[in-house]
Amino acid sequence: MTMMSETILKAVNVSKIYGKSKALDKVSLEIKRGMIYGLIGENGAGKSTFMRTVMGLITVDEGNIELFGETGIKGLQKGRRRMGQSIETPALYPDLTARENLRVQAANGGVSDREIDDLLQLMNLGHTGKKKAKNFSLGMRQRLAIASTLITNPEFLILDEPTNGLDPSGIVEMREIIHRLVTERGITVLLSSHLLDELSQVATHYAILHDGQLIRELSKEELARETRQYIELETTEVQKAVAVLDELGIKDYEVISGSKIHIYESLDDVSSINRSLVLANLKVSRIGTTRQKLEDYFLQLTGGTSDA
Ligand SMILES: Nc1ncnc2c1ncn2[C@@H]1O[C@H](COP(=O)(O)OP(=O)(O)OP(=O)(O)O)[C@@H](O)[C@H]1O
Repeated sequence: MTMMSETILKAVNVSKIYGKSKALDKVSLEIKRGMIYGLIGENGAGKSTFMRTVMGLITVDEGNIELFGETGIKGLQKGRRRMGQSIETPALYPDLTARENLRVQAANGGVSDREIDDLLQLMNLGHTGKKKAKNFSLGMRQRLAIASTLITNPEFLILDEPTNGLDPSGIVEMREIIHRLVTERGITVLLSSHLLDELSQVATHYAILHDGQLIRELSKEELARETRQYIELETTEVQKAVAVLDELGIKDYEVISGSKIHIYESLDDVSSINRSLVLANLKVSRIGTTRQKLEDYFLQLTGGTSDA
């Protein structure tokens, strides 16, 4: 088995019901080692509930969870020891520095000062020196919280809305740090956001949650492809149109349906492509460039307005 194919988390038909409402409705997903898996959904979609079931903070009503290939009460207990999380924020001591906070967290773990220094560096907290946690910015506090979960050396980290409330530079910094967790420490990450945009540059895989249901799972490449700018061509004669595109030397296109083609290159040449098609006696019912913003794409998937 190669590293990348090892399944870290597998959820099958996980449901959680509160009264009459289904916070989670048969959610199935699989996270493999090395993935940065982004759970996207507006407030109330079920992101936190899902993360809590994985952490064992709440029980599932239906379905099954497997961690590191193990399931059942004992198996999951074992698996959860290999995880870290930011759902339940660890107690940060306001009057202690970042280093002192980590020392306290590490007190019963036999963690060396060297390791604590490494963690501070990793989390961009190496420069905080004598500054007390109570004087930290939100981003610094969040990074310190993540640092303290890393003390136990988790292989799998769950981060609930790690970019929530951060300013743009804080968001960029958090993204860089999450990348580092994966590249430098080999940690697999599950994280959530109510904004697809916020995770768009960090996650390798996405799952869109809506009303407790997982409505779409897609890779970074698929997302890029689906939200990329393209020329949309509608014609009843797709075969002929393909021949014309080939003749024009256009290679990056996709036949979407019997009447629709998406062209991902030559975006500035719409009128000359149109001319060639017409010259070949094709009926073009529509041709034009489309660009979908990530949030529009998200709204289209979830079908409506978002309160995000
Ligand atoms: N303990 C609870 N009791 C009753 N209903 C709950 C409970 N926890 C969550 N819910 C409901 O379950 C649904 C999913 O909530 P959840 O917190 O998982 O959403 P979320 O996607 O994480 O949103 P947010 O970003 O607001 O945390 C919501 O309708 C919420 O009201």
